[in-house]
Amino acid sequence: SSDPFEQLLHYYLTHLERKDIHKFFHFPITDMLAPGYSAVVKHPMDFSTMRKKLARGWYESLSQFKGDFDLMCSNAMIYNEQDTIYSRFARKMSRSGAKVMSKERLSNARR
Ligand SMILES: NC(=O)c1ccc2nc(N)sc2c1
Repeated sequence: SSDPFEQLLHYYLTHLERKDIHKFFHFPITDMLAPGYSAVVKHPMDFSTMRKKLARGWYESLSQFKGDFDLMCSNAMIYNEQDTIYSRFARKMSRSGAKVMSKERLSNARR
C-alpha cells in the first residue's frame, strides 16, 4: 500500500509474526484447541485478526496497534499456566515486541 503508516504497521506485523515460530498466535484460538478458552478470554486477539484490521484501515494510531498486540500476549498469559510454553512465548514475544515498536521517532506515527 502507498500509505507509509500502513507500511510501518505491516513491517511490525511481519517482524513480530516471525518470532512466533510455533504459530501459537497466528490464528484465533478455538475451544477445541484450548478447552474453556472463550469462557476465560473475553477479547481474543491474534496475528491474522490484526492483519485483517490493518488491511481494512482499522488502526488509526500505533498505540491502537500496540494495544492489540499487548492484548494478544496478555490473553495467553492469563489463559495458560505460567510455566507453559504458550505463556513463556507470550512473555518473550511481548518483550521483543515492545523493543521493535519502541523507537521514539516512530511512536507518534499516525494515519
Ligand atoms: N495462544 C494461546 O494461548 C494458545 C496457543 C496454542 C495452544 N494450543 C493448546 N493446546 S493451548 C494453546 C493456547
